[in-house]
Amino acid sequence: MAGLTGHPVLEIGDKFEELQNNIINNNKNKEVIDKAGLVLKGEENSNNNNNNQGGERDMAPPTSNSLHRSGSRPQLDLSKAAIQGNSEERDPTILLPNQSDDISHFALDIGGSLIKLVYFSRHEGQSIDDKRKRTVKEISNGSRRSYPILGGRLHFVKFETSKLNECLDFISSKQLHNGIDSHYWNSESPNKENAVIKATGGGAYKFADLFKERLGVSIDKEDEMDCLVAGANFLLKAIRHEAFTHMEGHKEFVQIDHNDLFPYLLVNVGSGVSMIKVDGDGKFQRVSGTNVGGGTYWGLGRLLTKCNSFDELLELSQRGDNRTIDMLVGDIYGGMDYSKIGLSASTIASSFGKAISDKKELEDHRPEDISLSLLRMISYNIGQISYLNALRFGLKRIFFGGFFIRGHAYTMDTISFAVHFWSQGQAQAMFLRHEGFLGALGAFMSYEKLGLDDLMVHQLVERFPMGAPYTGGKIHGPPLGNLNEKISWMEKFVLKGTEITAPVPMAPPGTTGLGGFEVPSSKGGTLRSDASALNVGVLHLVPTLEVFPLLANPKMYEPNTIDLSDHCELEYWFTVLSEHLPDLVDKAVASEGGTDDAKRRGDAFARAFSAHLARLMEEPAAYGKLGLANLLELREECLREFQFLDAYRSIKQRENEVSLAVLPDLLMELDRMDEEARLLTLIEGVLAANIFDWGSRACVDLYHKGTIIDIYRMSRNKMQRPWRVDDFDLFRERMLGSEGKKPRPHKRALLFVDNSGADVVLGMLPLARELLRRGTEVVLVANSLPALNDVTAMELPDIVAEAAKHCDILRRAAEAGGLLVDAMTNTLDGSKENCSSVPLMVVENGCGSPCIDLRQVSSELASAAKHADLIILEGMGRALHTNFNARFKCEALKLAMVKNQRLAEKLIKGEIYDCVCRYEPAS
Ligand SMILES: CC(C)(COP(=O)(O)O)[C@@H](O)C(=O)NCCC(=O)O
Ligand SMILES: [Mn+2]
Repeated sequence: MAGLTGHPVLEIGDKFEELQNNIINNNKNKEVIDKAGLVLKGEENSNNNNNNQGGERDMAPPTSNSLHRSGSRPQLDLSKAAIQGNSEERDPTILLPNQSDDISHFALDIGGSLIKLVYFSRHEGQSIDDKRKRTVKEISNGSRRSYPILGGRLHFVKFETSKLNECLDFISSKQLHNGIDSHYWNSESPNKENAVIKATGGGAYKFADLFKERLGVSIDKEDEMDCLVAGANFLLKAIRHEAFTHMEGHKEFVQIDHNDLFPYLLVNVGSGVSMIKVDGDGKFQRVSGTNVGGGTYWGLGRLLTKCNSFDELLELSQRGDNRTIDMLVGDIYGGMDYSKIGLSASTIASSFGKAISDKKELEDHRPEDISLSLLRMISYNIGQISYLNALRFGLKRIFFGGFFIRGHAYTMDTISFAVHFWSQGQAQAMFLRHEGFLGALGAFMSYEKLGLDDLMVHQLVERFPMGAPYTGGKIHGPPLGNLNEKISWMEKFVLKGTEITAPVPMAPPGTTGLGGFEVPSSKGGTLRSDASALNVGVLHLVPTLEVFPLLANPKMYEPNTIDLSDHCELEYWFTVLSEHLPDLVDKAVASEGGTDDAKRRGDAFARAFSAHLARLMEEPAAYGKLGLANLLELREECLREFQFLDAYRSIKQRENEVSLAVLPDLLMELDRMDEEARLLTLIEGVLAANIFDWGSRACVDLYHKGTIIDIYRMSRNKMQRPWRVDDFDLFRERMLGSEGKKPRPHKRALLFVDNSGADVVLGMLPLARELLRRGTEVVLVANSLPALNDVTAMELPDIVAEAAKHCDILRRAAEAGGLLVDAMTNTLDGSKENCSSVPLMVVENGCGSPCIDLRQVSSELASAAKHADLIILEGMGRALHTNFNARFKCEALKLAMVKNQRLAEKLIKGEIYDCVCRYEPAS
């Protein structure tokens, strides 16, 4: 029979053909083949037409479907609480409290104009029959892992103080006050009548009676300064992209070294301004302040412009031109600079100075100009006083927070300019993404036994729910109870939010005209009506996440290879993702049976994801530093939010079945080869099979044009060495040695697997088998949650079990690793010799994305990594989009086929379908 490629090896293609021919003659086979979907083209069409609605569900593997997981890493672990075993142990296992429902908790900062509410929710994890549990036990060598007390989500919402009732309604409909479980949160208040909530800000005093009356809770008043500092310290230590600079419309996140955080100056710009020198946790001194703050802007602004809200006033400033009202150096010096003392003609000499000399009355001035002039006056003043105080105490860093800033680009630029100007570039203003929530967060942290302050940056994952692009944390109406309400909300808001659902043409960051007199332009023509959209997400607290211990330099590690701060790059990837959306929605809807409900959810998903894309187009750094991996993960999260738990479920299963059917022949062919030819064939196999990728536009087109066999044939044809990046000879030497010298085999290899079907079954499993044969323990590392057609850790044991039916090496290793409990009787050679075998194991990686950020992996992966001396990263997402430049403490092999023309050009100066085989010794 002719091989697939004319290559001397591998005749799997013939097997495919044989199977296909059998369809015609053999009914039994027909069923298998149809189900396995050899001819995908036809099947896809039928899916799109929703002809096989029931079938989609029926074919679903029971495991992934039975998972009750809402969308995020946190779902990995959250368990009941109680110290288990000896509490004197260094790291005792602490299970979470023994409640069956969500536990909620909240704290408030009730300011003069806004109420900021931080609340916590925790969903109990479902007990899942996870076949990998034994594996995990094996890997961690029986040592128990420790769980900090807290695991759940922190939500940030805000209300206008004048609408206090909305806030009370929100608390009451979410039952936040009833979630204050006294025995857990406050041991001194044993029953609900004595429930106490923490609050700061003047309203904590003013509205205490109202809270008692409406909710039956007492307010425990926390000191405002204490809260501000506690909140700021927590954010700066625990959130990776919390602080940023903002100069001339350009936002840049600042990596804060936790060990070098103190001292700093915290400037909280509320109605008034406080300047606090912070020396440590709970160590601070209010060193200065100014009465000219947010209240001044709003108060004077209202009187002068008749604006109805702070946001309206801010919005006016966007269209203002302060030259008409401010007196400039040039006005005094006949259009000249006063260069002797370093003042340009455009410098403001006197805010509102022109108002004295002009004959104009208030009505003769444009409200827009007044607002801008006022904003510049107050912002410069705050910036200047802050800098002088920093200078006074020798402080390098100044962080600005408080609701005056409201993520408003121009305000931040103005403050930054003042700090830069007066310090002659020596000091830098920094801003905080959660600027308005410092106090509320601090109040929240003042509950005892929360354990929040112990959380590390890698244990927090920020997620942006569907409403984030529209509301930025502001509550409109009652909270959403269920999925249906969510969808309706989305449908309703689509109308309201049209200006951001349509992708906004990108312009390179504009200048705000600081130092000059151009009108502010950094936010484009108009500001959204909700100018205070802060885009703070929901913070997921996940105590089980860890930094991957084999990263050579975790502090310097940057997962993303593609820098989306490059404008062209950003535009390109946004277009790719937008264009892929209809196909993804089709798959998602089909995976849920194509019902009307599924279609409605599909629509809502598409809208929500498009809204995120549009928001990020408008402001790429809105959700923190943006990389391609974040976008791909956001898409998966969005699917999960609309309860598409596994959009490619049936496709994955079909491809697994087909691939498993041809695996025995592949293994036989491999076994006929000598070691060297086998190793090359195995690596070729991994690269060739990586083509089965439903996330790549090019590959999806291939799927529509041909059968798996066509694709596979094309792929193998491409396999001739040298590959575009080809370190195979180095790897072969490490594995097989040279000049007759046999190197020592690896002790343990971590194989980060990628796609289902041929990719894992015909690519990675045979490679795993080779390593096992050489005496290397193998840990298959797979996703915790589905993403595209990636195989998950839950699905792998069944696949391995199926493969093991045809292979003694895999069988024995899987048994040794606890993947197969019952010794199998129907093995190929029937041998049951009890030779000791190195284990094959499966661990979950802690993510639900096609990429992987190795700063946040599951504790079981971290644990498995401790003994590993080889890492194999496979696929575009894990080896190219992320980790291409990552360096490890042990050897690493990065294998991928590049299934995107642009990436091929950029990254490896090659073409689509070129391959990468990068081998790196330990760093
Ligand atoms: C989502 C993916 C990273 C998955 O690739 P994989 O990791 O499975 O090799 C990849 O399909 C991708 O980058 N897709 C978008 C680009 C495109 O459609 O060309
Ligand atoms: Mn993949």
